[in-house]
Amino acid sequence: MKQHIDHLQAISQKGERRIIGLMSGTSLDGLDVALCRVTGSGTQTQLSVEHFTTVPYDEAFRNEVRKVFAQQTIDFQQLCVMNPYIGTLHGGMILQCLEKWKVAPAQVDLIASHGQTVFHAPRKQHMLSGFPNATLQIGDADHIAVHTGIITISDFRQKHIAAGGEGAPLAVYGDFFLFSNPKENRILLNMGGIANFTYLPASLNASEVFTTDTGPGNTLIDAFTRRFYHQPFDENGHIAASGQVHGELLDTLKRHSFFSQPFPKTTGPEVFSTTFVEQVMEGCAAKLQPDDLIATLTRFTAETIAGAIHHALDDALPYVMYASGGGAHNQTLMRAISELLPGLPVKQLDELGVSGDAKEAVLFAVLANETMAGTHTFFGAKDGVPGVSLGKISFPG
Ligand SMILES: Nc1ncnc2c1ncn2[C@@H]1O[C@H](COP(=O)(O)OP(=O)(O)OP(=O)(O)O)[C@@H](O)[C@H]1O
Ligand SMILES: CC(=O)N[C@H]1[C@@H]2OC[C@@H](O2)[C@@H](O)[C@@H]1O[C@H](C)C(=O)O
Repeated sequence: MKQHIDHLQAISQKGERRIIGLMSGTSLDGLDVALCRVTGSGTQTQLSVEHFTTVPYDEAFRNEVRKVFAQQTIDFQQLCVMNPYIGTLHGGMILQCLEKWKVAPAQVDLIASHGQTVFHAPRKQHMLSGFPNATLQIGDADHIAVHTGIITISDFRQKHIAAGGEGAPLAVYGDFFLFSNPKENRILLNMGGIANFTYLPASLNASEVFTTDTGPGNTLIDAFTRRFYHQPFDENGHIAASGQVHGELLDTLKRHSFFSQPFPKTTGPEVFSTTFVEQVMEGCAAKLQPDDLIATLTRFTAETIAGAIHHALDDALPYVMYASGGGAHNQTLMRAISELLPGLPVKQLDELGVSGDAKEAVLFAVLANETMAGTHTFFGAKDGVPGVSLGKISFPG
């Protein structure tokens, strides 16, 4: 153990660290792998992405995850075996990437692993008296470390909860360190399975930074595109563009209690599920065609994103929005968000030098860098952004 502690200390004292950030999100599309070079820490962080790829999951693996994903009742043995299985799978995927990129594992200082969220249960959602905010990510990092030989930092969400948060959104830390700019107030909108945004004030005052989930990103669009079109997602929003928005269904979807909860708040596919949509549809008079349903779900996603931004931020200030995550490729969704927030310039995050597809993986590399080198950044006493270092350390041997 001592040799590992010494190695860790040497990494913490390096001027530049090479860190692999990993994200496996709620869309279950694949493992995002970003090899980053990082110098400095906190607001002095400088980061460049050397390589990025998404290693796709096959359908058999997705189905294994779905058995324990976002459900109230599961087979506990399945959960137990998936924990080391995903860790080992991710370790193998990293080694494949490194081989392709011609980088030896010994040339990488750290892996930063998010794991796979299987259940997210903030207090406002589970409503169990006396129980805390809770979230569970699996894909144990000891397996990644042993498999790759690289020190791995993981399980970032538990400390966030221990320090008073809901375990998400964590993107806010990396957003603030990498993308704050004194020339403009920025909104960084990420649309994965679930959507969230970070507000970055031009004042650069950490205590004004704000973040929240807004509700569904692609999760409902994906689920019904899979069901009716046997495709993983509505490519570029073409199906939504061909359908008509159903006003009654849209209004009823928007009445979900999540939208009247105070900010900041977090959610997941446990709440925004096919069951939720089916129950709402049962109450609707007309039967919808599949393209009308996809159009309505896309509009629902856009309206709840725009509504959250409108309610949480001061309309009198000027902002520029930078969009990321897979939903930024959905033109129908992006068009609707722009229409709903007139006067707000909407750009792609890529304009700030980091690919919008790589952003979340990069953010975990930033979090691991903070664990190693960070000094304390205080985000004020408000909810949602505790000023703590996150993550647990797994050694390879
Ligand atoms: N060309 C495209 N057109 C429309 N949608 C797309 C396109 N490419 C990707 N997407 C959407 O983006 C999703 C993947 O997004 P992303 O990888 O950001 O999500 P995630 O990281 O799994 O989710 P989360 O951030 O909620 O954990 C796909 O499931 C799909 O819905
Ligand atoms: C519990 C969990 O995995 N939440 C994810 C999910 O996907 C998007 C949104 O909901 C966000 O809150 C979070 O991920 C990103 C990386 C975050 O924490 O910022």
